[in-house]
Order: sequence, then C-alpha cells, then structure tokens
Amino acid sequence: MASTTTIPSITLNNGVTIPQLGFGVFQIPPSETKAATLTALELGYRHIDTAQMYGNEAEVGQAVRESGIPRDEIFITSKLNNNAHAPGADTAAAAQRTVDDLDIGPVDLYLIHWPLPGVGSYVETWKVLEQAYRDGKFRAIGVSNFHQQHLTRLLDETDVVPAVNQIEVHPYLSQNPLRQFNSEHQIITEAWSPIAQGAVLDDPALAPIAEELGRSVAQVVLRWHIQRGDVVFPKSVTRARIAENLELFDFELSDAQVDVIESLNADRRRGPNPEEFNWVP
Ligand SMILES: NC(=O)C1=CN([C@@H]2O[C@H](COP(=O)(O)OP(=O)(O)OC[C@H]3O[C@@H](n4cnc5c(N)ncnc54)[C@H](OP(=O)(O)O)[C@@H]3O)[C@@H](O)[C@H]2O)C=CC1
Ligand SMILES: O=C(O)C(=O)[C@@H](O)[C@H](O)C(=O)CO
Repeated sequence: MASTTTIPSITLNNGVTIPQLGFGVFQIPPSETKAATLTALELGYRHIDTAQMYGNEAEVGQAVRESGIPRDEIFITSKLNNNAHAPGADTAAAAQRTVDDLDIGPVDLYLIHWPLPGVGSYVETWKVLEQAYRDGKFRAIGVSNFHQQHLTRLLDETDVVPAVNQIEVHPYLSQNPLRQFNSEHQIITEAWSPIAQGAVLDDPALAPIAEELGRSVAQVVLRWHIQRGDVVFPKSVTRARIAENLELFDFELSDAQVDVIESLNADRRRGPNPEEFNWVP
C-alpha cells in the first residue's frame, strides 16, 4: 500500500523542484531494476537516481512508463559516464543516449558523474551539458563529486551554475565545508551513500537515539540528512526497507540528538576520493 507520507520538495536555482527524498539504484542489477523501481513508485517515492555507469537507465525508464503515474509527477536524475568527457569523446552523443535509453522525454536532472581531475576536461564537458540543457534535453543540470576548486572553475569559466552537487555524505563524512560552499552558490547538496551503505547502522551512538524515538537507526540517519536540508536517495532492494526509508516526515531529531550525530564525523569515505579518482571505463 502506498505511504500517506508527503515528501517535501526543494526548489533548484532554475526554479525546477525536486523531491527531497528519492530512491537510488546503484548496484541494482538491470534485471531487478524495473521491479525495484516499481516497488518504490508504488510505495510513494517520486524521485529516482540512476546513472549511465549503473547500466540500468532503460529499466528505470520502463518502470516510469509502466507505473501509470503521470510523467510530470516523477523526477529522474541520471549522470554522464566517465568515458564521455570531452575532448575526444562525443559528450553530446552520450548525453543523448541517456535521453534515448530512459525514453521518458526530457530528463529532469543530468549530472557530470565525476570531475576526473586527471583527465582535466570537466569545464569543456560542462559546456556540452549547458548546450544540451539549452536544447531542452534536461530540465536542470548539475555535478557530482565536485570539490570547491572544481566548482570554482565552472563558476568562473561557464554560464550555468550547477543546480546540485551530489557528494558522499553520511555521519562519518559530514562534509560541512563543501556543503557550505554549495549553499553559498545556490547549489543544492545531494548526499550519496546516506547510510554509508549500512556501515553506520551498528554505531553504538545511534542505537539510543533510535530507541528514544521509536525508529530504526536508518530512519534516524536519513532524518538527520533531511533536517540538514540535503537531498537523499537511499538504495534498497528489500521492500520493507524501501517502505521504512520513506517514513521520515512524522518525527524530528532534537538539537542534542543532531549534535551526537554530527560528533561522529571522521572525514572517512566509503567511496573514492574525487581528487584521486580518474577511472574511465
Ligand atoms: N554520485 C555518485 O558518485 C554516487 C551516487 N550514489 C547514489 O546514492 C544512492 C545511495 O547510495 P548507496 O551507495 O546505494 O548506499 P546507501 O547508503 O543507500 O546504502 C544501501 C545499503 O543499505 C541497505 N539498506 C537500505 N536501507 C536500509 C534499512 N532501512 N535498514 C538496513 N539496511 C538498509 C541496502 O540493503 P538492501 O538493498 O539489501 O536492502 C544496501 O546494502 C545510490 O543508489 C546512487 O543512486 C551512490 C554512490 C556514488
Ligand atoms: O555509484 C556511483 O555513482 C559511483 O560512482 C560508484 O560506483 C563509484 O564509481 C565507485 O564505487 C567506484 O568504485
């Protein structure tokens, strides 16, 4: 049964609105993606986060088309793969491939997945996405895994301010300086791996908070992201967890509980460091 939860929306810097809570599909095999996405949509999610790198854009698109939900009620994000950075690669053709594979009309949000500083062409790549945005292929464009110096180059050398910066954020990597920089430039922070792929769930500091609130630790951590104002899209292939992760809007963390969660920061990543990650498939 669909949840009765109302998910708040956030307005991006070009006026487009995005549901603050979504559903991530990294590591969901293509053969399982349509079913998982349909489950999420049935339960009440209206925002899906995919990527060319995940190999499951087509299946997300199938789920959207088969869901029976009007297209304009669902927000879809995808991301340009690392092998499609200019120069040399045909970035425009790769972006068009996302549009074709999803097959749902203009895509709501499209991101450069990684800056790849060693490749060194993210400014040129961004200019190609700017053109695709002007051409109406995407309702908004943004970046992922960009640090302050990468964003500064885009702000100085290009026209469109990224709508979002999707970065790794969880209690062990709270990213407050980069979130602050995003915010000062009207760039919404999106938090990937919001429960650190499960690694935070056994933290002894979190169980008492969950107990006080009568919630799961996952819900407590997801609620922390929501109260910080970031966009989140936890991934799960487990129906009960997909449902649980939606129930975040009928309770609140106190300032003291927030302070405990903030104190867990150790600047510890689960994923690659964007300064060093130059992997091209
Ligand atoms: N831009 C980027 O570079 C990146 C973007 N992302 C995006 O962020 C999304 C989320 O991040 P992801 O790395 O998937 O990790 P998450 O932090 O969302 O954790 C997912 C893991 O947690 C488990 N889980 C989910 N909900 C619960 C729950 N309520 N209780 C217990 N366990 C739970 C899932 O298990 P199970 O599925 O078995 O239920 C899965 O193993 C991705 O799907 C993707 O869209 C992620 C990484 C990098
Ligand atoms: O999930 C993503 O969006 C990613 O970029 C990751 O897959 C990342 O590339 C990674 O985990 C590499 O080991």
